[in-house]
Amino acid sequence: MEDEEQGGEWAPKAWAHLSSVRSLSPLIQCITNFVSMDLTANTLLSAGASPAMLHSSSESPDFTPQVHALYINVGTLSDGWLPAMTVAAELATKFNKPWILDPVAAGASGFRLKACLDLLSLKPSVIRGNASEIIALANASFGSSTRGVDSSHDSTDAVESAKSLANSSGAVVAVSGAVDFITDGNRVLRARNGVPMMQKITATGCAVTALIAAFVAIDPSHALEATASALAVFGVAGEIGMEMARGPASLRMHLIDSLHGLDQTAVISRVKISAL
Ligand SMILES: Nc1ncnc2c1ncn2[C@@H]1O[C@H](COP(=O)(O)OP(=O)(O)OP(=O)(O)O)[C@@H](O)[C@H]1O
Ligand SMILES: Cc1ncsc1CCO
Ligand SMILES: [Mg+2]
Repeated sequence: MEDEEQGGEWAPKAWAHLSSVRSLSPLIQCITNFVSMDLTANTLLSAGASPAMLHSSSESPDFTPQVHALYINVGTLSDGWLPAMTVAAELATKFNKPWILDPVAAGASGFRLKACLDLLSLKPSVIRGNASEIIALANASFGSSTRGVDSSHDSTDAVESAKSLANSSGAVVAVSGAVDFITDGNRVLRARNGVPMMQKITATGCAVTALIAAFVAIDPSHALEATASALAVFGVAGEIGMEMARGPASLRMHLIDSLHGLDQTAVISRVKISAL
């Protein structure tokens, strides 16, 4: 099984996606949380994309129509930021730009859950969350299954929730974890790259969602495949980074360096994507 996953048809696709991001340098508007801004912008830059952390609803009418994709992350949601997210998502939809949602801690409170459900009605192309977030959104429930921003479930627990959320929202849904699952409600792909230490760096999830936005920006008609490629490529950067790291702080640095330096041989030999 392992051998079947390595290489195959998916690894060249992942390399083609990364190569397109590097050559086209898509412009990604990021409305993301305060914790993740630095890692998110550096992840996009090291992959070859162009991040812009612009969030004012006063400038989105001028700016959002020019971007290649929009990324919205509700991690440090406040009353003031929610209208800005709504305005940008509406503009993205109006101007036919893909937009990607990271529903951080969707089940932590009624306010956050309602905000995420309202954003879902604005038709994101992709939703990427950890297992607890995807379960909370699929059940539209908050409280019991959620403990802050970290997942209290394995990603395998959330595959059915991801499928039902994909069907109800029309979005591609990705659940991250030891194994990443990606579904359009019908097909399910899994990506098995990365290292457990990535969970010990805050905002790696937020950063990989931004990377998904960049990959979908250059292949918007294949959001399922682009999302799987982004998750696998980020995981490969984590694996190579871990060979040099001494802990979470140095992994953060080496992950960014590794993403920047990824070559065709590493991607082709390491990417592990398969259909479930
Ligand atoms: N046990 C693991 N083994 C390998 N990779 C992992 C593991 N856990 C998480 N990852 C990877 O780490 C990245 C972040 O996923 P995670 O599920 O931790 O996101 P998250 O909970 O939303 O994180 P955050 O909220 O801090 O941004 C993904 O690329 C995922 O594939
Ligand atoms: C720790 C934390 N709190 C709100 S957002 C965030 C970053 C990881 O999601
Ligand atoms: Mg998260």
